Amino acid sequence: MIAVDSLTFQYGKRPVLKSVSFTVRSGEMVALLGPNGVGKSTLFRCLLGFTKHYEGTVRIGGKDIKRLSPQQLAQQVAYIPQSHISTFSYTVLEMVVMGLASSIPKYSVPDKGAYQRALEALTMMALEDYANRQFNQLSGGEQQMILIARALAQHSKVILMDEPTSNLDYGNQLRVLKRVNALKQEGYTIVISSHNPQHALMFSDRVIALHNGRVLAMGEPKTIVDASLIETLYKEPVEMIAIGDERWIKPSLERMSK
Ligand SMILES: Nc1ncnc2c1ncn2[C@@H]1O[C@H](COP(=O)(O)OP(=O)(O)OP(=O)(O)O)[C@@H](O)[C@H]1O
Repeated sequence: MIAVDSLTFQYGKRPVLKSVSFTVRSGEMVALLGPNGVGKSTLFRCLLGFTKHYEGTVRIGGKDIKRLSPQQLAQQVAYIPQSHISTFSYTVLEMVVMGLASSIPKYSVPDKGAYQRALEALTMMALEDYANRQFNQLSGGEQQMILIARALAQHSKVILMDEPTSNLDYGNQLRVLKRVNALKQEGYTIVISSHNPQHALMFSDRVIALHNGRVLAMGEPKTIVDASLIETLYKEPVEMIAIGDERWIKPSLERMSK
């Protein structure tokens, strides 16, 4: 579904992504791990066609995204940003309708059908009661759920999520992840960047670990996520603990840097 081949990108003279290659199969959930500033959001910007000054190729659904119009790309890929700062006061329903922009002809206003689709997406997330609330008055967790509904309304089969749980409390993190997991069961292809490798262990089919602009490791979480990988990525010692069939990452407090 997604095929990235030798993707190389730099901001000015500063290289960020260095010959990054990977594929994501249809219906797969892939977690993107890597420390602050490694280039996760930059990779998403390339996948979304926001930046085109890269070397290598990005194919989505078999097509080079440089050959797709922004509308065609948006029909394939929905994006859920880290956080959404809305200066204007929109209702939740209006925010979700904005996700449909790619399917609304240029210079036209959304019709009744668009509002209907938006309401259906809110209903799928059991968020229909929020439709008339002001988006910028909602909590971070509620906003994140609405942004997922907006991605659903877009009817794109690929969803890119940039640290969707970063500002959320523990309960909301789990609720968002459970919802993301349900989307995977429904057949969506999901790439989710995360600062919590435990989430990757629990929820993803595969992990891509970025380090110094390159893919350091890629594979099933149970195979590649170990203490050595976590220590290389995050520069703090950890131990892996087995609880039943599950593996948990435990900070190694006595070995931690002061
Ligand atoms: N517009 C820009 N101009 C110049 N440098 C940039 C720009 N955006 C990001 N960078 C730099 O590129 C590198 C990668 O940034 P990016 O936001 O992709 O990292 P990230 O892995 O998403 O980080 P985080 O986990 O902190 O969100 C960083 O060093 C950042 O400072």
